Amino acid sequence: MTTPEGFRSGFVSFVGRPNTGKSTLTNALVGEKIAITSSRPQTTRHAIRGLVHRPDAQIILVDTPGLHRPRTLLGERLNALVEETYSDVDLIGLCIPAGERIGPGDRWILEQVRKLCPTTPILGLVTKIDTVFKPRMMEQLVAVSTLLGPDSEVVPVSAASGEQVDVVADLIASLLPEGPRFYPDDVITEESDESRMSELIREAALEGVRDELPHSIAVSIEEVLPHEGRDDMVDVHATVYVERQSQKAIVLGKGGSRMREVGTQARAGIEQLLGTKVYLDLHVKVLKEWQRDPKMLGRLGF
Ligand SMILES: Nc1nc2c(ncn2[C@@H]2O[C@H](COP(=O)(O)OP(=O)(O)OP(=O)(O)O)[C@@H](O)[C@H]2O)c(=O)[nH]1
Repeated sequence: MTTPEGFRSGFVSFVGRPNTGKSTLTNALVGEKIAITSSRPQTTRHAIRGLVHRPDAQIILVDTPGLHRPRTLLGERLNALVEETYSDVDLIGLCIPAGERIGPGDRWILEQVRKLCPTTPILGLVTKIDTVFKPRMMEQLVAVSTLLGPDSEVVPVSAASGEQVDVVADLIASLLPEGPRFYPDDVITEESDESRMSELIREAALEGVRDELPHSIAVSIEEVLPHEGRDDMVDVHATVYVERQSQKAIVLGKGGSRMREVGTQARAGIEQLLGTKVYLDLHVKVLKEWQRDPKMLGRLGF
């Protein structure tokens, strides 16, 4: 396919404090579920790319983990990944929810971004506008403009209701440099099926877990095999790793009831992803301190 005159393309990364709606906005822009979202903060781990194909532009979204001070080896690796990601993006979208005051966390992130990529333009995104009334939204638009400086672009959006998502896409496209189509237009993500499957399982396993840290759960896909005697079905064998026996009990639920729900939810997503019926076989294993073990981190793909 030839690239029309004036076509724009480039890499875009959303940054912001945990839970500010970065993944949800990525999904809304791409229109298919790719990045993991959950009501728990800091669940995004991979630099997942979603693609937005337009007649005039191609937007490549790099969904980075939030910047945070490293506390474990996993934290350090995440930060290294973040730095790498930032160094070659064309636009940064700073996400700040409409209903939350701008605080030291937001300023710290902005400072890091300006240090890591001083010349990259920053677009202010006031997210979750469905949660506030108009006057509060206006107030936040002004506050984010003030934070970013006089020439900055700031736009309000709700990924949940879809309001303004197309405006965000237009604005992002206009801010990208002229460039080629990097990907054919039927591609929506670069992630392998396997890592998308483990994200779906992890997301389901995290849902409703109240007190445990999300970083304590990791999922490994052991095997994907054709189902014996049926050619419209595959068997997916996966292991959910937790760090402590107490976490295992929480993930399993009473008599394994929670795990069955996790399985049902994850299976639906995997069936949609693979376009076939799926038999999902899930096991939960305790692996002490996996976050601090380099060999284990390697095995789980970090
Ligand atoms: N009401 C409302 N909720 C939203 C919106 N966007 C995201 N959320 C919710 O906010 C929570 C966090 O959203 P995520 O997209 O996972 O946030 P994130 O910034 O990617 O979070 P991390 O992965 O922790 O960095 C989830 O419960 C979302 O459902 C929105 O536009 N409106």
